[in-house]
Amino acid sequence: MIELKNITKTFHQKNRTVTAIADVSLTVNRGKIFGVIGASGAGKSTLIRCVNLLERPSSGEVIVDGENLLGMSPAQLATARRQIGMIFQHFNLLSSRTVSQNIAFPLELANTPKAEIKQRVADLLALVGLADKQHDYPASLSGGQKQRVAIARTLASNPKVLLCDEATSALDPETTTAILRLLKDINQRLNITILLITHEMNVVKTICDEVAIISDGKLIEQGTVADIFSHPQTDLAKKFISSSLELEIPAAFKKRLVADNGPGRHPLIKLEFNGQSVDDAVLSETAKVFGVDCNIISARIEYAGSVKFGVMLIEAYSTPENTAEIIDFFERKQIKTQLLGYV
Ligand SMILES: Nc1ncnc2c1ncn2[C@@H]1O[C@H](COP(=O)(O)OP(=O)(O)OP(=O)(O)O)[C@@H](O)[C@H]1O
Repeated sequence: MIELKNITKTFHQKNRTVTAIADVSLTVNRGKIFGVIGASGAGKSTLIRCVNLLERPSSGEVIVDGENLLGMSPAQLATARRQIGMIFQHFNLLSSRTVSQNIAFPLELANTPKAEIKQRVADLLALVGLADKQHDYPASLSGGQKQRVAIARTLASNPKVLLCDEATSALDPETTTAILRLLKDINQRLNITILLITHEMNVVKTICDEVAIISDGKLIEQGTVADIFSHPQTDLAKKFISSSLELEIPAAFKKRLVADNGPGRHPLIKLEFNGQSVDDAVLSETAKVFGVDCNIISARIEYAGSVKFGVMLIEAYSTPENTAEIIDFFERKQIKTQLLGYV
């Protein structure tokens, strides 16, 4: 549905040239949700804006639903863009228009008959769960409600593709989950292909089928979400996966945690599992092989597609000698292991 071929985008400022995107190629298959993740300044916004030519690439090809956008006349491009919806971090609603009027706006621009607009707006309000807010103005809505209006407005033109530019970055975690659920629902019910950019692995993990990692304008790794979570290749991919696996040390343990071992103390160890290591019964093996029992302090196991991954804090009842042995054992099992201290 979307094919970017060797896209490069350079910006020219007074006496310097910034290469925001360098020779990026990617394919988003029909009906899929594809995420591009990267740190601030990596080139995410520039990349997604190249898909509907809000930014014109300096070189390369942009093909959406089989049509080469860069070869189009302005009139052809305007028609093609109606097939490509976009939502933004800050919603971009018209403040002087009510919820219904915002949603109706693209239909009015397309000279849709009034009765049809009315029906379509009612259907879209129901789809995004905002029927009771139809006469309200954006200023009185929460962030999540504003994004629902923006989603309904962009769906009004029946797009085949939805571009999401950090669509949940201004929202709290609970609202983020609700909006992500809505996007997945739209993807599945309406078969709309979604390309999103984000700096949060949580977003990727929650709804994407495939992911590409962007750094300094280049795609450094891409694959299915399951593949990336089970076999991350680059340090950046590993870092993003870790960042979505935060686990707090419980307060009672944090208070007792010290850097040095001593009588009556045990190591507190953090274990990070990925797709390669999560199915091994490592704790019972540790008990059998080393005679070391482990107490699970806190744990979180999640799924990315069919891949199970997670993080666990354990207190190991080990001696100073076999502490090093069990850490080595965990590492050999592909578990990222960190000795946090002693409790
Ligand atoms: N209009 C512009 N003129 C000059 N440089 C630009 C322009 N737009 C982006 N850049 C530069 O291109 C690079 C990529 O920026 P971009 O906004 O695409 O990154 P990003 O990954 O979306 O970052 P963020 O998450 O902070 O928005 C940056 O170095 C930025 O300064």
